[in-house]
Amino acid sequence: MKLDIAVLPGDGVGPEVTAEAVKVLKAIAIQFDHIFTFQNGLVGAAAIDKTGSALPEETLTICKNTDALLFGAIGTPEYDNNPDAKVRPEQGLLGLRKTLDLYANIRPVIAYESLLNKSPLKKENIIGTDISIYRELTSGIYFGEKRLSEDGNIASDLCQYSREEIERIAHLAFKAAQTRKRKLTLIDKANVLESSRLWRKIVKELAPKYADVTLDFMFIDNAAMQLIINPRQFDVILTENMFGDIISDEASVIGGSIGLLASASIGEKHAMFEPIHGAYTKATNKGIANPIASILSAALLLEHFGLFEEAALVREGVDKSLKLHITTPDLNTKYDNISTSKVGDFIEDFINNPEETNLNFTNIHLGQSTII
Ligand SMILES: NC(=O)C1=CN([C@@H]2O[C@H](COP(=O)(O)OP(=O)(O)OC[C@H]3O[C@@H](n4cnc5c(N)ncnc54)[C@H](O)[C@@H]3O)[C@@H](O)[C@H]2O)C=CC1
Ligand SMILES: CC(C)CC(=O)C(=O)O
Ligand SMILES: [Mg+2]
Repeated sequence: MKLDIAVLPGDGVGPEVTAEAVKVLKAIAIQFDHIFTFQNGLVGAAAIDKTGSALPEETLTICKNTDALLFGAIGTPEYDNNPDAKVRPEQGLLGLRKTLDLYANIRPVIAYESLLNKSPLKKENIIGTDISIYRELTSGIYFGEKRLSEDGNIASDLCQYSREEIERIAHLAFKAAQTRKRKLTLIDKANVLESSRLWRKIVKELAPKYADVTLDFMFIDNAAMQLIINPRQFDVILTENMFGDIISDEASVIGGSIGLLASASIGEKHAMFEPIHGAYTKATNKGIANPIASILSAALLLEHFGLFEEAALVREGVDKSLKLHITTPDLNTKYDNISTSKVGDFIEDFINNPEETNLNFTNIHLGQSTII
């Protein structure tokens, strides 16, 4: 298969983790005889520095004319700490999502067997967790009208949803539930918010079309607690933009690190693949950022194009790295010198030699010990 992939590394650790995902995709292309081409684009603060815009026209043109996008992260403390900045890195990411109409952000959350003791949550509470979060991505409060009074003392952000915006992602979430454990939980705040009441009404209306799916509803405050107490009760979670943003970072605690959580942002015409984490600025260029979220985002990209065997090999490599403690410090208590790029090297090597299960892995020198 021939795939043109736009790579948008962005800011902070974005370039480091994205480089590992590209490394893995290149290995897959060689192993399976595919032609993957990569074209880089500027986004976020990196783009503002060079062009004055967080989403330059040139980047947008690349993204509109590609098969898929691989996104890193955007954001810097300089902008985080300057509420008056009119041009902001986030405009790059939000602009891409809106312009390409990437309305469904799918965030899988899994408790890996080999990492159960890495989570601060009790092992017996999280074992077996397998959740798919469907987060609406192009509307709601992040995109509603923003107002600041002339005297600068009153501000508001509008949370607005239309029937069409709710229906299209709800259909996707119901269909996903049909292929899983057939349970869909709509998370909202329908006791307070008019927009949440519209979500409930529309999702209830669609339910009879998916009679094999059990639909339930949960308020976001309770859901935040239930996710920690008993995450296994969830199968597919459907929710609006901001609740989904927050609850998925919370859910990453189940897996042991946010550096593991990948996502796919899907629209009718375009698809972007991105870790759920941000620019993790204090880790920039230290080689400590976990690249697995980005590598698993590449696996989601492969699956999006029906390359299931290829994606399975990437996932196998990730599993192997976790089992053998070839992980960055966020997860590693055994070795203290496994860097971002060493994790990528290991998974690349695995893809090149999947049969070599003992992995006489010469690329990695673990201080005193070497894995044999
Ligand atoms: N998709 C995106 O591009 C996002 C961008 N941001 C931006 O990123 C910047 C930093 O935001 P924060 O709120 O600190 O969120 P963050 O996700 O960048 O970092 C929060 C914490 O998560 C952990 N973490 C994140 N990525 C990791 C990785 N790859 N490996 C290991 N640990 C990791 C670290 O402990 C870090 O302190 C801000 O400018 C923010 O606006 C935040 C979230 C998403
Ligand atoms: C700019 C933010 C909305 C990015 C973020 O936190 C996310 O999408 O998870
Ligand atoms: Mg977020």
